[in-house]
Amino acid sequence: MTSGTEEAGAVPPAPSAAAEEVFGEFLPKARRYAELLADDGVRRGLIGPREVPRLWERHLINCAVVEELLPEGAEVVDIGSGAGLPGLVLGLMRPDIRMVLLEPLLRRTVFLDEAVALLDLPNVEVRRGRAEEVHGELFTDFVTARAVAPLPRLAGWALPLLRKGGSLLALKGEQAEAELAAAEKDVSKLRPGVSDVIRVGRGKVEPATTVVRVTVTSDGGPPPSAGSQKKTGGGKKKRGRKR
Ligand SMILES: C[S@@+](CC[C@H](N)C(=O)[O-])C[C@H]1O[C@@H](n2cnc3c(N)ncnc32)[C@H](O)[C@@H]1O
Repeated sequence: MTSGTEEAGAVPPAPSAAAEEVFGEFLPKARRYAELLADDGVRRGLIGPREVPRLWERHLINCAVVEELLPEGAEVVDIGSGAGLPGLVLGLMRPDIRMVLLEPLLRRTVFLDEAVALLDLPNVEVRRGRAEEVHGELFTDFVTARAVAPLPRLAGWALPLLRKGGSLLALKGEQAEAELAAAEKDVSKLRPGVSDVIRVGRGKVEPATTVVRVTVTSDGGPPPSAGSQKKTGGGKKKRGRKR
C-alpha cells in the first residue's frame, strides 16, 4: 500500500548506460513508461513510491532482459501483469511479438489500457481476467509471470495455456533452484515437461534476472472439467470422451 500523494509526480532517475544498451531504439518509449509509473503508477497505488529511484534496474531492465528468451514473432501471455511487469516492457521493446497482458483487477487494467494507448503499442492487448478463467480459450507459445504466485500454483494457471513446446517463464528470486526442486514433482504431474533455471542479463543488471523455465512436451488439449477430474476406477468415465 502507498499512503501519500506527496511522492506522486516524482520523476524516475535518468536511464543508465545499461538501460540505453538494453532498450536501444526503444529507450524513448521505456522512458515514457518509467515516467508514467513514477507519476500515475504511484498516485494510483500500483507501485510503491520507494520503487521510483530503482525503477530502471529493479523493474524495467530486470524484465527487459527476458526478451532474449523470446524468438521472433512469439505469442506471449503475461499473467498478473499488475502495472505492466514484465509484459508491457517486453511488448514495447519487441514489436514483433504479440503480447496479452492478463490481469484481473480493474484499476490495473485501466492503467494498462492507458499505457498501451499512450505508448502506441498495437502488438499489446490488455485482457481483464484470471489465468484459470481462460483455460481452453487462450493458447500461446510463452507465458511470463513475475511475483504472481508460488510455482505449483502458477504452473497450474500457466501450463494449460501453452501449446506443445511452449514455455512458462517465471521471473523468480535468487532461491529459484530451491523453489523448483521443491515444486518439480507437482509441476510435472500437471503436464509433462522439462524445467530449468536460467539467468539472463548478466553484465546488464545486478543481480541477473533469474527465470524458472518450464517447457511442456505434450499436447494440452482441453482441460478436464471439475467433474471429470481424478475420477478413477470403473471404465464408464471414458465414455464419449473425444480427443
Ligand atoms: C504482486 S502483483 C505483481 C505484478 C507484476 N507482475 C509485477 O511484477 O510488478 C501480482 C498480480 O497478479 C495478479 N493476479 C493474482 N491472481 C491472478 C490470477 N489467478 N490470474 C492472473 N493474475 C492474477 C494480481 O491482480 C496482481 O496484479
